[in-house]
Amino acid sequence: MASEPLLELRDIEAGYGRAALVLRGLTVQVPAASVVCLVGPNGAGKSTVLKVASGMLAPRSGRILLDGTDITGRRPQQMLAAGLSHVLQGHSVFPEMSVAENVLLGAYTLREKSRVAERVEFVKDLFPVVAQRWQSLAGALSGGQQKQVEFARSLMVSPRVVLLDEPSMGLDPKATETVFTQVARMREAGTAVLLVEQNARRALETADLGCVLDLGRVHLSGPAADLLADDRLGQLYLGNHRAGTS
Ligand SMILES: Nc1ncnc2c1ncn2[C@@H]1O[C@H](COP(=O)(O)OP(=O)(O)OP(=O)(O)O)[C@@H](O)[C@H]1O
Repeated sequence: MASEPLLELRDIEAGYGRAALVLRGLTVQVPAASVVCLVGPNGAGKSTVLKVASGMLAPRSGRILLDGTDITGRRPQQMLAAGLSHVLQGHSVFPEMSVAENVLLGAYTLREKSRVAERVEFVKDLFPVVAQRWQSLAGALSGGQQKQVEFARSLMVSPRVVLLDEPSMGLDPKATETVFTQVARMREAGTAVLLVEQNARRALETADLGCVLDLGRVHLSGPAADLLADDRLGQLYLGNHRAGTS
């Protein structure tokens, strides 16, 4: 890659407690305003990459660089302040609170009211359903709509990179389509996205770049379109079957 990536995880080794390493010398780069997708088998370490990037899990070695600044070892709150916002796997809206309250939870670190108002307008514009259902109880929204509330909440702090863990999990095909459209809109709005997805084909269709993880390392990486056309990847993860093979 010619220019400096916005986010780089370089030679990361990480694991949980005393258990064996999960990430074993992994390097991932996220250019500005791009979508980078991590795909790979269950247990390859995809979610762990996002946890390292957001400070939930400290790497045992390696460096995390954001816009050239070494932010390795910072805690989640500091990572958020630096510009890394993590949307966790599963649902994290509070169903008994309104959409507005859920979104505004993402703004608790913002001091200026005018800035909060500006960001509210921004996310309402980006996610029309958030604007339409602003006063509704979040629990009354569909799963796909709730995911958009989570996206809106994550964007309140104007992150440089949003870390999305399996945003289409549990959604029907129509809601899944909306989620991927919204991921593309985040990029158009200038936010880089590091995306983990089981729905590898659809995710790579949205992404600019892809990384295939296996056993805690990047096994294959490149333009998402090239990975989609790569037969090895196709047969392993994308459900491609050539005539004569099964
Ligand atoms: N909190 C944890 N404590 C201990 N081990 C964990 C923890 N979270 C994940 N692991 C282990 O780390 C390995 C990688 O998990 P991770 O969730 O990063 O994989 P993944 O590629 O995202 O897989 P999946 O698609 O199944 O979510 C797995 O062996 C998993 O059991």
